[in-house]
Formats: sequence, C-alpha cells, structure tokens
Amino acid sequence: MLRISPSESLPETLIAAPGWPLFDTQATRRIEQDCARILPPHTLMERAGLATARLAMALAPLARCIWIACGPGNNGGDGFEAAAQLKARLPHTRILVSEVREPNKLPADAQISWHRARQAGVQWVQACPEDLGPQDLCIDALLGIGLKADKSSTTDRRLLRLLEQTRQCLCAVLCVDIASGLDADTGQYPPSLSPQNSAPAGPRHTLALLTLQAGLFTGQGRDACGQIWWDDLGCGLVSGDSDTSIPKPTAHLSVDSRAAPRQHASHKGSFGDVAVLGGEGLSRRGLSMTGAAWLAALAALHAGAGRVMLALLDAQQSGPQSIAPWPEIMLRQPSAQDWRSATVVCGCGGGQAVADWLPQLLTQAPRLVLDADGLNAVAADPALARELAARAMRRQATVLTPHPLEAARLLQTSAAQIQSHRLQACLELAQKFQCTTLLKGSGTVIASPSSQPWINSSGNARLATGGTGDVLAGLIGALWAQGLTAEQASVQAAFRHGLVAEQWPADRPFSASALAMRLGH
Ligand SMILES: NC(=O)C1=CN([C@@H]2O[C@H](COP(=O)(O)OP(=O)(O)OC[C@H]3O[C@@H](n4cnc5c(N)ncnc54)[C@H](OP(=O)(O)O)[C@@H]3O)[C@@H](O)[C@H]2O)[C@@H](O)CC1
Ligand SMILES: [K+]
Repeated sequence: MLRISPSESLPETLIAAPGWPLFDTQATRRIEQDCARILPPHTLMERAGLATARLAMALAPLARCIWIACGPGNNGGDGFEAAAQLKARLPHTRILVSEVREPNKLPADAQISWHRARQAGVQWVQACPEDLGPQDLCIDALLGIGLKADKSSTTDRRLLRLLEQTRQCLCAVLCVDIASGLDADTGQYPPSLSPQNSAPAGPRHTLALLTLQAGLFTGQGRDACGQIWWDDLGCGLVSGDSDTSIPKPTAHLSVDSRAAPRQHASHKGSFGDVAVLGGEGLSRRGLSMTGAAWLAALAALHAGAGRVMLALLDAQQSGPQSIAPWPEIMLRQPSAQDWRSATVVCGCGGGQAVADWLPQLLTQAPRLVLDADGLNAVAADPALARELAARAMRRQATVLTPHPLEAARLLQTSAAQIQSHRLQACLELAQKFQCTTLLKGSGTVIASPSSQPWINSSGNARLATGGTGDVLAGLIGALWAQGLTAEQASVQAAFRHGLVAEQWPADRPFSASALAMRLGH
C-alpha cells in the first residue's frame, strides 16, 4: 500500500529498517525547519511541486485537463508549484487552478509559487471544470499538515465547496501531502470537514512529503488517502532511531517479515502448545458461540502451533462431542487443561461463562491472549482488572486484542473517543495493564508499554466479517507459542491476517474459517 514516489529510488537504509518510521506533525515541522536551513530558499516547495507534478503525469498520462484546488497555506503553495511544473512539461494539457485566498495573504513561499504558476500560463478557474473526464486528474492541495481541528467550525465556505468538489470528482484524485481535512496525527476528520459520502467517487492517491504520518494509515486515513506514495524531498530521511539529530518517530508501519525456516531436526514440541478457552454453549443462555473458539483453534493449528487444545465453556455440549471435526485439535474439559504450560488464547465466544475461569487463567497462564468476552469480563470487574495488571509483575505476559468498543469499556470511555486518537488509546491500554495491546480496526495499532507502537499496513474490508477477530487471536497465540515475543507475534499476526485477506482470490468466497485454513499457505 505504500510506494516511493517515481522521482525517488529506495534509500538503502530503509531496506534495513524494521518498519517505516511515522512522525507526528510536530516532529515533521522540526525536520522541515532543519532541512530548510541547509537548502537554498524555496527549495522544499519547489521539490514538493516537482514530485507532485511527476506523480500526476505518471497517474494520468492521458489527461487532457488537470485541475488543482489550492488552499490558503503552503499546501496550496505546493499546488501552485505543481501547476507551474505541469504547465512547463505538458504544454497541450489544460492546467487549471482554483484558489481560496488572495495571493498577498498567502505565506511567503506559496506567494512565490503563485507567481510562478501565473508566469507559466496556468489558467485560473472558480470551480472544478464540468468537463473533467475519467482520464483527467484532480490535485487536492487545499489543506496539509497545517490543519487546525478547532478552526473547522469557521472554515471558509469557498474552501468547503472546493473540498467537496475534489471529493466528488470521478477522475483520480491526487492529494498533496495528506487528504485535505484529515488530521495527520490521528487519522480523523473534524466533524465539519468529514466527507458527506463515505466512499470517495474516484480512485485516490496521496503523495506524502518529507515524512510519513500515522494519520495516513489508521482511523479514516486509509479510505481518505487511498494509495499512499512517499517522497523524502531529497532530504534522505529514513529513521530517527539511531540519528539523534532527527526527532524520534511516534510509531512504525509494519512490513512483511518472513517466518524463519523450520529446522529439519524438530518435532511438535518445538513449535509450542496453544490452549484455547472460549465458546459458551447453547445450554447456558440459548446462545451458542462455540464457533468463535473453534476458529481461534483452527487458526492456531494452521499457523503452525505444535499442538492445539480446545476447552469449550459448555461441558454438556463438549461432553458427547469428544472427537473434534478437526482431529488434530484436542478437546479438553476446562478443568482438565493445565493452563500453566501453554500459550493460552482466552475469550473468543466466551459469553458470560468465561468470567468464572478468568481468576485461574490470569494467575496461571504464562502467556495469555485475552480477546472479546475475556476483555469484557475484565472491564466489568475491577478485581479481574487488578489481577490482569498484576501479571506483568509476575513476569507473565499478556496480549489484549480489543476492538474499539471493547477498548472503550476497558478505559471507561466511548468508542468515538477511542477512535479520535487510536494510537494514544492503544498506548494508554498498554500502560494501564502493562500488556501488549492490539487495537483492531482500519489501521490496527499494536502498542507495548516499553516500545514505540506499530500500525499494521495490510488488510482490507474483507476482514469486516464475523469470526476474523477470533482467527487473529488464534494466530497471535500460534506465533507466540513458536518463540516470537508478544509484540513480534502481534505485529506479524496482524500483518499476515491482513495479507491473506488482500491476496484472497476474487472468485473464492471469503469466510473466517476459510481465512484460518489459508494461514499456513
Ligand atoms: N512539512 C514539510 O516538510 C513541507 C511542507 N510543505 C507543505 O506545506 C504544508 C503545510 O503548510 P502550512 O503549515 O502552511 O499548512 P496548510 O496545511 O497549508 O494549512 C494552513 C492553512 O490552512 C488554514 N486552516 C487550518 N485549519 C483550517 C481549518 N480547519 N479550516 C480552514 N482553514 C484552515 C490556515 O488558516 P490560518 O491559520 O492562516 O487562518 C492556513 O492558511 C504541508 O502539508 C506540505 O504540503 C512543502 O511545501 C514543503 C515541505
Ligand atoms: K492536501
């Protein structure tokens, strides 16, 4: 989902990086100032405009018309600069610009680029041209990282109208730096700048400049920004981990990491035991959720765990069903399972019944993935919450896998509040319970108390179907049991889970159990 701008080659250092560094706007501003100090005046905007123009030509090689909506700040300046560059390179293409602010009120750099566009012969128009066709291109240079969410209620009517027009274009849209109106740190739109239609009309691309930001990849960011491209503007910025002159990234974007090849001299004990507890049965409340626990077990099996045990939370149901539909999965009564010796996945379809088992599991399990109703039980019972937080002091590791509503229950807030700053919410949960936490949703976030968070870069809307979360919990358990750390297992599981969904054959129906069985491919 992330590509390097056509003007750039992949910096060597990036290949060695553990993931793509993501910076917040404050750090980006600092980096921008540092780069601007050593470059001739106006160079960064010139490079930003050139990178935008190059990508525009690559995205719409047959365009007869390119319309550029330019905002009141330097994002608009990038748009004017791109217009000038495009006009010089494409003399037979109509290059049209709409602006929202008089030139003498623009920032200094943007004023220079405004004059360049004028001198280049770019045409000024009031609004999106009506004849913009599917082969043409719209460039959104209205708002960049200078967005102030608290100013949104007073946003200029003209800016709002142009913003809406960029969103309704049927042709491809190239957003400069970030989709206008999106908060680069949180991946959320302030309510008054939120799109009226949830799905954009045409294909969307975003060219991130200088740095990549978390907001492009989580929350509303993925839908808003579409295909993300990146250009470092020749500043060679890759990672702030080792270079102390570069601010630290706020997070990393996960990349594919291949599983280590298995040694020939290995046996089932080499790949760990996963024990799943969940699946309240029909007999308790007339609502069977045994499928969820089966899905977690199935995922653990296909993801390579050495042995998989499944303890269903309904003795009456699991009694007669002593042979599993998958003979490799060993059925257990919860009371017969030794919870001290396995990587435990607990909560999938756990209903109300799981709460009775949590005191024992929280005390005994050396590695515990806590999902779904296991999380709800902890949120509802302060004694269980204390027990969960105490595990870290006993050197027992835990992975929490909440979706936004479960996260909200754990933090006693609303799902909207969680979504308003997903990175922060995930970090808060990791700190509060001293656990690795994986916050599900578009742009899954993974945070641990002692390291920087990750944002998962894989996945698509196929995963928005029942049971895929149970598969993810089982997959984390399997990777953890095979020797990864809790954080590595969570990051890699989220990536693999999403990748399988991305690569799903178009002609094959998708379901959670089919997903689980494809994990080993
Ligand atoms: N960083 C880099 O390395 C480089 C950055 N570059 C580019 O600069 C961009 C950042 O430029 P920036 O700082 O001028 O901010 P930008 O996004 O244009 O917005 C500020 C304007 O928007 C307005 N405004 C704000 N909120 C609003 C709201 N809610 N509703 C309505 N209006 C609102 C605000 O209004 P004001 O406060 O002036 O009243 C101001 O006029 C960056 O994204 C990249 O494209 C490249 O050229 C070179 C390298
Ligand atoms: K923009």
